[in-house]
Amino acid sequence: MKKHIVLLPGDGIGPEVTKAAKRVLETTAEQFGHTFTFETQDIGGAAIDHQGTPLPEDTLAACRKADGIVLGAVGGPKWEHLPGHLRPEKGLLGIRKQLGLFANLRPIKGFPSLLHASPLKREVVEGSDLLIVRELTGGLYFGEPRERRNQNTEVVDTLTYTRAEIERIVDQAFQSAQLRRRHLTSVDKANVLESSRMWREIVEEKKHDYPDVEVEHMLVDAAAMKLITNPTYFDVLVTENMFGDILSDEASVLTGSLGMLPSASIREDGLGLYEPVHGSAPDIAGQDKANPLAAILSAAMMLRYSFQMSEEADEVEAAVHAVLQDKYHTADLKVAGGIQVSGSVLANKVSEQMSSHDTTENIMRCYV
Ligand SMILES: NC(=O)C1=CN([C@@H]2O[C@H](COP(=O)(O)OP(=O)(O)OC[C@H]3O[C@@H](n4cnc5c(N)ncnc54)[C@H](O)[C@@H]3O)[C@@H](O)[C@H]2O)C=CC1
Ligand SMILES: CC(C)CC(=O)C(=O)O
Repeated sequence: MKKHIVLLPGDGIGPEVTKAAKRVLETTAEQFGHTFTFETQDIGGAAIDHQGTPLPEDTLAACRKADGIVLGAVGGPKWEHLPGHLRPEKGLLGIRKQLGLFANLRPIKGFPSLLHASPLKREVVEGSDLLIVRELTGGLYFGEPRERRNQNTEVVDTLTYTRAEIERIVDQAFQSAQLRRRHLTSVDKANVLESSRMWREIVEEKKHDYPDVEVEHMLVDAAAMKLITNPTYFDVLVTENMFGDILSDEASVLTGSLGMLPSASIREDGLGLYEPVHGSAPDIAGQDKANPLAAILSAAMMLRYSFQMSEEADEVEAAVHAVLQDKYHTADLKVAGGIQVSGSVLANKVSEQMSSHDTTENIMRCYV
């Protein structure tokens, strides 16, 4: 099969982890007889530096024509002084919005060899396997007005959702739950926010279309607590944009590192932007320390969802599993008796593992 992939490396560790994902995709193509072509485009701070805008028209045009998109990360101290509309983060928010990528799927499932890498007790973490379905193109990150008022003595951000925006993400979450353990937790702040009350009403309406899914509502503060005290309680969580952003970074603790969490930002027709959950990590950028596995696992999600290549995705995930079993890891993961390597060496290990055809069980599959 022929597939054209746009790479958006972005800033900080973004280029390092995107290179790792590309390497693994090249190995996949070789191994399975596919032709993957790659095109690199600017986004974020790199795009500001090169083209004066965080989201150039050429980048958008290339993404619209692509079969799949892999993004690294955006942002960093170099651009922090810029006004909000010119920040690198606007590039990522803009591409999600412009491409209509309303559903961000964030699977959180620890690899068995990393059970001790979490600061949480093994008996708490063991068996956790959840999927956060985060609404991605509405809510506080996009609402208008957003401004300083009255001589800088007042500030406003706006949380807006349309009924249709809530309905489509709730449908996505019910459908994801149907493919998993059929338990859906809708997370909101309905004791305070009007938007959450509408969210709850819509979940209540929609549940009649999915009678096989058990659904409940949970306030976000309680969900934050339960995620680290009883994570195995959860199957699928659905929530609005900012709550999902925060809860998923918290949930990364279950896997041992933020550098382990992949994600897919998708829309109905199958186009997807595949992005690690982490940011540009300026504290370790340029040192070859970044854990590339979140980006590699995001590429595996692209194979599975956008390209319908589940065997290929299984192969990548199994190779990651095998490399971790062999105790290779980057510095972010605390593995007793482990072999600490650089990010590029870890990516090479995954690639070599795939080429060796010595695959083990697939344990990271995310049903979308
Ligand atoms: N999707 C994106 O592009 C995102 C971008 N950002 C941006 O990233 C910049 C830095 O934000 P932070 O709050 O520091 O969040 P961050 O996610 O970049 O880093 C948080 C911590 O996790 C570590 N970390 C992250 N990814 C890692 C990896 N792959 N391997 C090893 N360690 C890793 C970092 O070293 C840091 O200590 C900001 O400009 C922020 O706006 C933040 C989150 C998401
Ligand atoms: C625009 C991004 C930096 C927001 C974010 O943190 C994320 O979506 O992961």
